[in-house]
Amino acid sequence: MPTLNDVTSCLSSYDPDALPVRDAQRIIGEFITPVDGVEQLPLPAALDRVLAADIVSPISVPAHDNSAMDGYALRGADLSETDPVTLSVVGTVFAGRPSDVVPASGECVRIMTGGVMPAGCDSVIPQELVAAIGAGSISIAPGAIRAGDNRRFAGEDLMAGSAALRKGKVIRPADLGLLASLGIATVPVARRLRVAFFSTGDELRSIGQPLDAGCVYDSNRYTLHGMLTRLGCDIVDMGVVRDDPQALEEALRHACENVDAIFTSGGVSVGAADYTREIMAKLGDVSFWKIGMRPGRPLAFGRIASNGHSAFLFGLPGNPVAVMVSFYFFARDALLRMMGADAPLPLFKVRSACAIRKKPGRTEYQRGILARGEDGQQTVRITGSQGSGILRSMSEANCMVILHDEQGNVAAGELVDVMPFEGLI
Ligand SMILES: Nc1nc2c(c(=O)[nH]1)N[C@H]1C(S)=C(S)[C@@H](COP(=O)(O)OP(=O)(O)OC[C@H]3O[C@@H](n4cnc5c(N)ncnc54)[C@H](O)[C@@H]3O)O[C@H]1N2
Ligand code: MOO
Repeated sequence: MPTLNDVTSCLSSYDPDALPVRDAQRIIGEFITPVDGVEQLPLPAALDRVLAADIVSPISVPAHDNSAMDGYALRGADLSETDPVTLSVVGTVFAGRPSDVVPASGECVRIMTGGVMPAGCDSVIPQELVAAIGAGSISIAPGAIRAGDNRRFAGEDLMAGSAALRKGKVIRPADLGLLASLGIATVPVARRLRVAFFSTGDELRSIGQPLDAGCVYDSNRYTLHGMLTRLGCDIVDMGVVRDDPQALEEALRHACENVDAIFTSGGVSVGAADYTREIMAKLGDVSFWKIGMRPGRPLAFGRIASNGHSAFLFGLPGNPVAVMVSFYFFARDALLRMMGADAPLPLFKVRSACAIRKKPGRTEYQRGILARGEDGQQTVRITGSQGSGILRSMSEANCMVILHDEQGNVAAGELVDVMPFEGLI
């Protein structure tokens, strides 16, 4: 396992107090190692899990050439571009019930969608394109279809022996269907990550407690609960830990001995009452960064150890929007990498409906609403105040607007990079 120093010494310039986002992402990516552990799961239970081995197709799908339409299977050589054609109907093929009938030239077979193509036939005319259906024959107008139309080839979806799914893929509904189409009942997936999280700060109150003067309810544990659950982690919510060296050390040691990764929120900036940094540094190889971004400037990252166990540590900033932004742009990929997955999110270029103020020299993650304008084009607008304590800006948003390091003010109508929060299910 590399140390943080091994990783950061590879960067041409490394300044923990002014670290560009891409460097922080690179350091985290190189420091994180995948966890061991694979479980074999029945197909339905494998949804959203990370495939732990390549899947090679044991059969061809479809197994036989078959019809894409309900209609009549025929020999393409019988078709004419200039004259009507009449064919005798010599049999019927239903899906799942292949027929031994071999139509001769001038003959055809009634066939249902998915029916195995009779020997010698290479084309299907859909029943609605047949010019006339007589007793025991059909007539086809010139040029109604071309030879080869509406025939699905054996193996056109997957060939036996070909790679069906690659290790590291997050299994989506389409993959479940694909595996089922191969007759595969169980698949190997990476074991779930165990992740603990707690909040720090003496001003925090948990839901159900009275809100004393100057205090706030702890919301970060709930956003973390949501984000970690959606990533498929087994989570351990350790509540609020007092800003007290002994309580923090006990919490971190306990977490370290039981989980793969630990998330804390708060206490990573420079406040006088914060012991978090001191205890994190005492327990392991942890760096404290000021990242050139907003929100989410302070971040503690590394690995801590206790009694022979170690866990990756993400000390996220306390501000509620900063917690989420740091999670999305650093922790998400790191956790997926621990599971052996590589699932980068797509960025889209969209026109900004409004002007946006932005200082060059840092990355800004603004919260946006993507919508279709009256002209039918997608545009994005920013959700009101972008303060890093304003969680409403996140809740109202349906995307992140990513304004890169070098970018300055954005004019209305200019293209900006956007990352939607949700995709198709
Ligand atoms: N002199 C400086 N002050 C600050 C700096 C700095 O560089 N120099 N950085 C600012 C930035 S940026 C951030 S972000 C915050 C992060 O500080 P901490 O990680 O130490 O977080 P706290 O001070 O504990 O809390 C900040 C803020 O967030 C509220 N909070 C904390 N935890 C929760 C929670 N679980 N649920 C809801 N709200 C929470 C807390 O009450 C504070 O208002 O530091 C800036 N200051
Ligand atoms: O970066 Mo802090 O996260 O601006 O609030």
